[in-house]
Formats: sequence, C-alpha cells, structure tokens
Amino acid sequence: MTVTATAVAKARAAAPAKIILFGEHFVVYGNPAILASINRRITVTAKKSRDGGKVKIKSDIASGEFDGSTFRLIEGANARATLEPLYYAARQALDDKKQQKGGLEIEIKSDIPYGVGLGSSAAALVATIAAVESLLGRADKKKVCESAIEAEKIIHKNSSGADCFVSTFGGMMHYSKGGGFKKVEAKTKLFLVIGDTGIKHNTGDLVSSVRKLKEANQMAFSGLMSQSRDICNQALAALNSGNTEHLGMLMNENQLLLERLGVSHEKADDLIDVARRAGALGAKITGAGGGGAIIALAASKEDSERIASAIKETGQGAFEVEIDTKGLVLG
Ligand SMILES: Nc1ncnc2c1ncn2[C@@H]1O[C@H](COP(=O)(O)OP(=O)(O)OP(=O)(O)O)[C@@H](O)[C@H]1O
Ligand SMILES: C[C@@](O)(CCO)CC(=O)[O-]
Repeated sequence: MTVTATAVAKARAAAPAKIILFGEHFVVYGNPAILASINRRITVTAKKSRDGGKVKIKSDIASGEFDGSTFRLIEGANARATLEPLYYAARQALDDKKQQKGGLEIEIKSDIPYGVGLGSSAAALVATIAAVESLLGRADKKKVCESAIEAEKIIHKNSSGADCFVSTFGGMMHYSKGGGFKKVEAKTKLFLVIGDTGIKHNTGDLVSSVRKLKEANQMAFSGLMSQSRDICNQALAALNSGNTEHLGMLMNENQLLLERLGVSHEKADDLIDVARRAGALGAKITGAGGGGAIIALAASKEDSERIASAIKETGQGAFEVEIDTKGLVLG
C-alpha cells in the first residue's frame, strides 16, 4: 500500500466492557446509574482498502462486506444484523472525515462475551469509530462517544448512552442522561465476580418490555424509579465511605427492583443464589437482564475466588473482574 506523508496505513483502538452496579433500565428514563468499565476489551484494527466504497468487517463472531446497500456474507449466522451497527458507525466516520468514497477493512478481536449485558455492543462501536477516525485523521473521545451512542440506537433505539460513555471514558462513574457523568472513586478496592448464565439476550426487546410495563402502570413505575434513585444515592455514599457491606445490601435491593421489572431470569436468579451462599455481600443481574450476566460483590480476594468457583461448579462461566481506569485506548 502506498503511504503518503499524512496518511496512516493502519490504526488500532481498544475499548472496554462494562458492568452496571446500580440503575440499569431506570437510567433509560433519566434516573442515575453507577457503572464501571472492566478489564475485558474489544480491539479494532482499521485499514484503508483500494475497494472504494466497500467496508469489509471481519470479527470472531461474523464477517461480511457492505457495498452501499448490498451485503455479502463471508461467515457467521445472523452476520448482517450483527455487523450492521458497526458498518453504520464506520460509514458515519467516513462521512465525517469527508471520505464518502473511501474503502475500509475492519478487523475485530474481542474477549468480551457478547449479548449478556457486559456492553460488548458499546465497546465494539466505540473502538470501531475510534479506529476509523484515527485512520483518517484524529479521533476525539467526545465525538467518538456521541457517534457510538447514535450507532447504538440501531441496536436499541432508546439507548441511555451509559454504556458508550463508560466504555469511552473508563473508570467508575455516576451517569444520567441529562446530567452526563461524574467519576466515582471507591474508597476501598471492590472484589467483583461475573457469572454468565450463557443465555443471550436482546437488549432492545428487554428495554421495550420495560417501556410497556411503564406505560401500563405509570404510578407503580414511578415508585420503582424513586426507589432506584434512592438506592443509587445510598450506593454513592457507601462507595465514598468504603462501606462494602452496605453496598452489597443495596445490590440485593436493586435486584428486587429488576425482578419487579420482569428482566431477571430463572437461571440468573439461581446464579445469584449460588453467589450469595458462597459468601457474596450482594449480587444482581448486570445490564439488560433476560438471562445474561450477574455480578457479585465479595469482601476479599479469597471470597471472590470462592464465589467464582461455586458458579463454575454449576457448569456456568465465571470470572473475577478489575475496574479499568483507561477507557478507550488508541494505538
Ligand atoms: N466480537 C464482536 N464482533 C462483532 N460485533 C460484536 C462483537 N461483540 C459485540 N458485537 C456487537 O454487539 C451486539 C450485541 O449487543 P447487545 O446489546 O445485544 O449485547 P451487549 O452489548 O453485550 O449487552 P448490553 O447492551 O446489555 O450490555 C452484536 O449484535 C454486535 O453488533
Ligand atoms: C438496559 C440498559 O439500561 C443497559 C444496557 O447495558 C439500557 C440502556 O441504558 O440504554
């Protein structure tokens, strides 16, 4: 490939997964949420290709090529639906950089289980947009985040933007749609374990089911909103004072609210139960629910190892996670 003085032949970006500690679903309607990026990432490499206008996307779950409105399958079930948001995001970045006729090759490598509430869609979008923007000039984090939120609306049109914010800016944060984000510093280290039910969800369907519930019973929903807000405020105080026992209790209370929304799942309930019996201070689903992943808080490293082992003994996946502080990383 010919490289001009200013053109970059290849650009890379990596964006992290996330956990929602408090407030998922309620955040869609303007409530606060507390969430954090974690040490699992999607890495995207973008290259210019000579095939003008074509965007080829190769990932570990699907591969295909978009040429305007046509799609050519390379491999993977449901590849078009899987890759469409990423294609849209890459096209948007090409348009923004006035390179409408440009061709791209995008390669995605992920260590984030997808469709289980760990924000794989946000991480894939943030990393794709950042890689393409870096390839064509300079990537600006604020702009990358805004474009990723727009693209995520293809996956579910009422996205709160929380996942894209935390994947871009990293760390633990208090987020609301109207108020943006504020970084949260936990006074003590949090020992966290993820348990994966292995049941993939559709975030859009779950968000719609909550909307229906809200429309059918506004009064009850506003009561749940107010309880969720209160839990978030108390959680912020518990994080600031390092009271992890209270934090765990609040996670259990948050889980009760999610059960009332109907977004938990029998298998998630079982894993939550296993985690609590193994000594978790608190446990709940994380993200959209409907199966997906659960998160458990432990008092120590020893406890988190025991909780992860107890979940694995049931035949399900489990891993300990660290909070990531970097967010989107370029290069
Ligand atoms: N490795 C990957 N390769 C390509 N696309 C991916 C990959 N991982 C995730 N995606 C994108 O993310 C979508 C899954 O998003 P979905 O919202 O269902 O799950 P999630 O982001 O893991 O969960 P949540 O939004 O609840 O945190 C896929 O359809 C695809 O568009
Ligand atoms: C369920 C939800 O609250 C979190 C999904 O990770 C949806 C959103 O915030 O857009």
